[in-house]
Amino acid sequence: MTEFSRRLVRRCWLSAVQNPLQVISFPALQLHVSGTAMRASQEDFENAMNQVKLLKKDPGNEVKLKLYALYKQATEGPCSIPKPGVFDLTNKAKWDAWNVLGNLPKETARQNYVDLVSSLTSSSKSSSQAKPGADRERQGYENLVVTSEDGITKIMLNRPIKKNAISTQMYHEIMLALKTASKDDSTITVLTGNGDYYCSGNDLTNFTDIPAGGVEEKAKNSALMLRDFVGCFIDFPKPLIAVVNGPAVGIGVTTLGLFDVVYASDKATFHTPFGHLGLSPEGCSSYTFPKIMGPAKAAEMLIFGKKLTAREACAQGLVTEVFPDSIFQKEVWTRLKAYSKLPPNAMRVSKQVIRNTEKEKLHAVNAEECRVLRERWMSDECINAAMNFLSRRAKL
Ligand SMILES: CCCCCCCCCCC/C=C/C(=O)SCCNC(=O)CCNC(=O)[C@H](O)C(C)(C)COP(=O)(O)OP(=O)(O)OC[C@H]1O[C@@H](n2cnc3c(N)ncnc32)[C@H](O)[C@@H]1OP(=O)(O)O
Repeated sequence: MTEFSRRLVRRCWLSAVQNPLQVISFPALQLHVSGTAMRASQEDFENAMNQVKLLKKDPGNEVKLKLYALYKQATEGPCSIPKPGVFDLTNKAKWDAWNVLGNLPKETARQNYVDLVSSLTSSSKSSSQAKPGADRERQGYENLVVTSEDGITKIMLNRPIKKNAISTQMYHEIMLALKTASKDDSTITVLTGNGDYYCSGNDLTNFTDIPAGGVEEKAKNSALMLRDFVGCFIDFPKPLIAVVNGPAVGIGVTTLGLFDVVYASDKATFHTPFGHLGLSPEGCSSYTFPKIMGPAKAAEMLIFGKKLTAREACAQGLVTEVFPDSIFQKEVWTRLKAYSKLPPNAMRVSKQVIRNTEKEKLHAVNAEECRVLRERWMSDECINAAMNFLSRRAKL
């Protein structure tokens, strides 16, 4: 076990003691894919796992333990790991839930898992269907507000008290929203933030939600998730516009190189503090930023973490146009409504002509960035920076 793993385990143990069941989070339930699940209904099983991540309501610890246990039984068989100590409350609860399944066959466990998820999703669907205005405002997202109007699908990050930091669940919600928008009848798609921030980047508490398989498994799964996430931006087929209403950090900045147009309030700033966090660039920025602003300016941002004002970002080509904050929303939406009335096929084809020659390269860059990051996440530099942020917060 590396020093990094030891520190994370210690941290998880501490939070388990302080808050016994809170650490059994949705994503943690999903992060143990061992590749041993059955062939027959593997797809159903994987779909069910994805649906769990998108549940609108926390189903409660009892159900989460049941899901966890069925998942482990379905993928690994009967519980054969040592019983955790009496003070390790969370892991003991998980162990008990798994162990009680005895010799239940893997196939039955998998079926029970799918049935349980299905009962959870059907009850959440019936409550969302009852909501008025569900046709205009797409329900089913915990941390996004997705609306379609005037030919524009607007995906709004909606976690303002956390400055729209992107949690694991949110990565999945954004991917789903983009995939849905790519097929709906809107002509353009907009990403924006609710509140004073556009996005404060990756939610740093992602570093504390370590599954039983350990930090290596978390890093592996996070790299796969990040690759899919960025892939959705690379492959998005319609004009994609960022309405940057306030400061942007980390992945909120790097993905901007994959948008077609970026409008910014003059209150926005653009910060990629990867050096400070022991990280390396993602979102294809290692390729798009040097191309957009030249290698030296890109290095100042991506290696040294230089924060740009909106006007600087515009001068360097990352931002299309800056508006005074007082008129930002009005001006931008008036313009977007006019654009949305242009012939949709022409817009789509033009985007493809502009972007398609680069797609293969972008996917290769994305894969390499994720490979490097997977190593970075397990480095002392990175874990120390994340823990510093989280412990500063805890003292407040
Ligand atoms: C083991 C491997 C796991 C890896 C998992 C990785 C998954 C994919 C990774 C993709 C790669 C992405 C990389 C990045 O995005 S790097 C950038 C990360 N972001 C940051 O470093 C920003 C951190 N936040 C801040 O510096 C400040 O909060 C900020 C400047 C944004 C705002 O400061 P301000 O003083 O105005 O406000 P507060 O700090 O009081 O914030 C209000 C509350 O919001 C919480 N917050 C803000 N940002 C984040 C964040 N990024 N993650 C988690 N929480 C965040 C903040 O803690 C406050 O919460 P509380 O009121 O509860 O304390």
